Amino acid sequence: MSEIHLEQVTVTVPTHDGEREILHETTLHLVEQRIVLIGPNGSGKSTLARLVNGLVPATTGRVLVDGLDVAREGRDVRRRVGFMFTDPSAQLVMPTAREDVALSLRRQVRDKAERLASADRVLADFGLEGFGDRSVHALSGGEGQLLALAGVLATEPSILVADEPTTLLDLGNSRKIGGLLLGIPQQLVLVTHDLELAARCDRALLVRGGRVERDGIPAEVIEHYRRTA
Ligand SMILES: Nc1ncnc2c1ncn2[C@@H]1O[C@H](COP(=O)(O)OP(=O)(O)OP(=O)(O)O)[C@@H](O)[C@H]1O
Repeated sequence: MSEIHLEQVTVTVPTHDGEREILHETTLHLVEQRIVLIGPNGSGKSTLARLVNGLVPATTGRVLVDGLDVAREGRDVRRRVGFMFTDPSAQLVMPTAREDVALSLRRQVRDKAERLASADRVLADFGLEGFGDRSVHALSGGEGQLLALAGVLATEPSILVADEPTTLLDLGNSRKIGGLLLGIPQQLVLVTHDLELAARCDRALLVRGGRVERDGIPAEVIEHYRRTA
């Protein structure tokens, strides 16, 4: 399993009259397979999740992924850390589904024809058989998120960070994507408001006001969140 270390990390952003702290000094050692971040809107969950691949830089302190410093070895870290957004259109960049997955496979499969054939196999594995020629813009929310997941896992990351990946989905698709995410062999850092999904993770962090207020067994952390929301 991968290891994520946050060492005395703070994040501040500039404001018109100075700066605002959006993550208070935080130290964490994350080694569990499925880690979930829960908490109110605007509490700092996305900020914390995005530190892991450097999408948000630490203002002070450092973030290490498998011993690699995110600030200094960002390229290597980004190869290890896949990222899944709430809205799949944020990460589907090629015209068709097949080409999009093929792009993710470019490091593993050098030959183009072979890569496109592999992409079709990946699509089939994710229940998107026959979707190869479909425009990435003509997919439903659920199909788009399946494609986004297929694409990010095709890059063979050792950690997947997923920021509210089920928020835009209906109940059926939300369960489907949630189930797939919980079943991946990689380490998962999941941000979600879905407390049923959160309950199935191995460790939960409740983030409130830019601080990790509770950290532990999901059932207990969720219970505290429900009582204090
Ligand atoms: N680049 C930025 N500049 C200014 N403020 C920011 C920036 N990024 C985040 N913030 C602020 O930091 C706070 C935490 O944001 P963050 O997106 O981490 O919250 P969140 O817990 O993920 O919220 P939500 O559940 O609504 O997605 C919010 O008040 C947000 O407006």
